[in-house]
Order: sequence, then structure tokens, then C-alpha cells
Amino acid sequence: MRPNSQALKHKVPHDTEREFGGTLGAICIPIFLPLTVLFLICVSRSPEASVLQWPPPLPSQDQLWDPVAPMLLLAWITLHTLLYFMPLGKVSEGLLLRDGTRLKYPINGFHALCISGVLLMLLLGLGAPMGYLFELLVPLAVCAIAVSFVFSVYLYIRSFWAPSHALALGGNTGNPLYDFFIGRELNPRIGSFDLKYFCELRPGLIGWVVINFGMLMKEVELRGSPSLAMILVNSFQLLYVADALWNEEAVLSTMDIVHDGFGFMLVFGDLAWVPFTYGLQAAFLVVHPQALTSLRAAAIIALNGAGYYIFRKSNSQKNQFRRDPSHPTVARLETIATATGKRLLVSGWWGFVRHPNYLGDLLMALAWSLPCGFSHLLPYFYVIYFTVLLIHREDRDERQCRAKYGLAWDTYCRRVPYRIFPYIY
Ligand SMILES: NC(=O)C1=CN([C@@H]2O[C@H](COP(=O)(O)OP(=O)(O)OC[C@H]3O[C@@H](n4cnc5c(N)ncnc54)[C@H](OP(=O)(O)O)[C@@H]3O)[C@@H](O)[C@H]2O)C=CC1
Ligand SMILES: CC(C)=CCC[C@@H](C)[C@H]1CC=C2C3=C(CC[C@@]21C)[C@@]1(C)CC[C@H](O)C(C)(C)[C@@H]1CC3
Repeated sequence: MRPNSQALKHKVPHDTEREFGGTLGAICIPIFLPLTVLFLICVSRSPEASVLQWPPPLPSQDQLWDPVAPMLLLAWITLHTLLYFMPLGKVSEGLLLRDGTRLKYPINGFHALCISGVLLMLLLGLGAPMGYLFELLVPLAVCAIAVSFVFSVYLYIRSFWAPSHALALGGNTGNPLYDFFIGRELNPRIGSFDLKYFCELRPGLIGWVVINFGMLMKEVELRGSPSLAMILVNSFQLLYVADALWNEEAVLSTMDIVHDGFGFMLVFGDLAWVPFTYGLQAAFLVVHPQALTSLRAAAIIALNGAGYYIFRKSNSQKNQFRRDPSHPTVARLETIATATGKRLLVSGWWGFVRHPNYLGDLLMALAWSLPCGFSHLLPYFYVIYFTVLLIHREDRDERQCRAKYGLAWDTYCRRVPYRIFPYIY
């Protein structure tokens, strides 16, 4: 079959604005971020654990490679592909596409998490050395990065066979480097297997908590029992991942699924960045144990609880409102009309700040770092990166909403002046 000629001539509707620093970003980010992943893992296990130490703790050649790593990764991706097709849970429809159709998605991610948990316990019962994941972390990250590159090349090439309505508006600039990076095709599928939806929530997100568990088991190997700090980090992050999978259907209306193409940025983010940097606190704690008083632990649990409450309530309120504005839980909230026919909430959580869900997410991120104490910056990497990511994301969303809702969006901004942090930002 010949590539879609219309797509090749770039006669496809597209956004002219380029994200993430345009071509320069598209060249630098794929070089810089994979190195950052390896650098951060190495720092987390070095005695100094300082991101500023010089020379940086670089891995030796034999630390980079372990033949077990690609086999484990392959087994993991195969397992989750099989679980994706499991006839459990319901099938939901995504938002309306440009060609007027809707795609169908299996909602069985939470089942996949539970089955992964059961398999993990079975392996543990059979004496599998889970703590070995600590030694395997760098080789696994190397393989995940390699898979991200190969997979993104595949996605870029196959996008030339996609019809123009299946391409993302932001990923068809005609600049190959930028389009490879940002993603051309919106919802690439092999049959009914949706590659973006699969990667967004399954192998990487569930892989992250499995790696965390491996760090906990390494601590048990080294010190006989897991520390309170390690238990908190594992529990908080498991709650976050379980929540994402429990509410899997909500991901169908996120910017990533609805608007962004599937290119290197998301592939690498899902398969390498999330599993190997979001849980750095657990890797840090293996080599840098921290004592935690019950009082401090209680305060950190309260902070995570408050963050989770704001995150979940605000996300659920908006999702409910978008699905059924007449539902009793949202019907009495004050709203403003927009020219598109959709309404915007101006009371409840979305009348407090314009992104209450980001606020809750950031409070949780802080709670994940605090069990690691204040002696090192590394465990705070996630909350710092995440603040930058969400401020940038808020800005992107704001531009999209202004383009969508025009004057109504300006009215909303006047009614709700703060973006994420009340009275600050
Ligand atoms: N851990 C991580 O790495 C990441 C986590 N996240 C989390 O993912 C979650 C989803 O975030 P994200 O996808 O960025 O977007 P949001 O869930 O914040 O959704 C933004 C959309 O909501 C709608 N909206 C905005 N304001 C209103 C309003 N007042 N009333 C009704 N609808 C409104 C608009 O879409 P429309 O009007 O078209 O419905 C807007 O485009 C967040 O909790 C975030 O913290 C996000 C990125 C990374
Ligand atoms: C630096 C870099 C490579 C950034 C790429 C960004 C991605 C890591 C994130 C973009 C949006 C994401 C979301 C989640 C994870 C991180 C990425 C992929 C998410 C699945 C985490 C769990 C949440 O509950 C969520 C489902 C709302 C969320 C969706 C967005």
C-alpha cells in the first residue's frame, strides 16, 4: 500500500504554533531526557546522592547492560497486551473524532493492576528475588529508552498511511524532527489495539509501582524489614496509580488522548520517564535510609490525603459535569454559557482556582518527597519537575480553551483569577 498522498503533501488541517521549543526542543529533548533518566538513577544510588556532584556518577559499561532486562521488558509488555484484550470490565466510547466517529476502548486497567499484583505475589511466593530490580534498574531503563526510540520511529513511519482526519492538528508541520517528536497520528491502532491508550496507563504506570515494590524488597534484603519512609512512598504512589486505573475512563477526555499526537514525547514519557523517574524516592531510600517519627509520618499522610481529596473531588466533579450536567451532584453548581454550547463551571472546585486538580496533584507530589527528609535535593526532583510540567500544561490548556471558548473563557478567568495556587498563581 502506498502512503496516504494527501498526508504526504501536508494538505492536512494543522496548528501553526509549535510546542516544547519547536525544532530545537525536538532535537534536544530526545537527547537530554533519556540521559537525565540514567543520570538520576545513578545519582539516587551514589553515596553523595547529589545532583551537583562533579564528576557525575556515570554508570560503567557493564552496569548499562544485563540480558535479563530486555527479556523482562518483553515479558511485561506481552503480559499487558494480553491483559488489554481480556474480556473483563466494560467497553467505553471515546470523544467524537473529526470524522464524526467514536473509538471504543476496553476499561479493564484496574483488573490488569490486580492481576499484576497477584502474579507478583505468586512470584514472590516462588522465591523470585524481587530486590534484584534494584540492580536491574539502569539496564531496564536503557531498554525502555531503546524501545521508546524504535517504537516512535514505527509510529512516525506508519502515520504516512493514516487518513488526514486521523492526524493530530499539532503534529503535521512538515518538519520531520518536530513531527516525530510531537506525534503525527492521533489514535494509532493495530486492529482494536489502541497504542496510545495502552501506553498511557498500563506498562509504564503499573511498572512504576512494581519497581517501587522491588526497592522495598531490596530494603528488606539489606535491613531485614521495610522502613516507614519506604512504606509511605510505596503506599502513596500505589494509591495514585490505582486511582488512575480505577478512573481509567476519565483518561479518554484528557489532552493527551483527545488533542496530542502519539510521538516520541508521549511514548518516552509513558514507557521510560514515568516508571524510572516518578519513583526515584524509593530508589533513594534503599541507599539512604531515613528515620521518620510517627508525628512527621502522620503529618505527611495528612498532606497526601488532602492532596488526594482535592485531586479526586475536582477531577470527578468536572468529569461528572461533562458527562451529565443535570446529575444531582453537579446540577446546582453555577456555570457560564459558551458559544460552543458547552458550559463552564464557575463554582465548586472549578470556582476555587482554574486547575484545582493540579493543586491536589502537586500537594501529593510534595508528600511523596517528604519521607526522604531534607538532606538531599534528589527526592524532590519529582515535585520540582511536576510543578514545571503542570505550569506549562496549564498554559497550553489555557490557550486551547481561549481558542475554543473566546469571550466566555475571559469571563471565567475574571471570575476565577488564580490558575493553580490560590492568591499566588
Ligand atoms: N502525574 C503526571 O505526570 C500528570 C498528571 N496529570 C493530572 O491529570 C489530570 C488531568 O489533567 P489535564 O489532562 O491536564 O486536564 P484537566 O483535567 O485539567 O482538563 C482541562 C480541561 O477541562 C475543561 N475545563 C477547564 N475548566 C473548566 C471549567 N471551569 N468547567 C468545565 N470544564 C472545564 C476544558 O476542556 P473542555 O471544556 O473541552 O471539557 C479543559 O481543556 C490532572 O489531575 C493532572 O494533575 C496531568 C499531567 C501529568
Ligand atoms: C518530560 C516528559 C517526557 C513529559 C511527558 C509527559 C508525560 C510523562 C505525562 C503527560 C500526561 C501524563 C499523564 C499521566 C502520567 C504522565 C503523563 C503521561 C497520568 C496517566 C498519571 C496518572 C493520573 O491519574 C492521570 C491518569 C490523570 C494522568 C494523565 C496524564
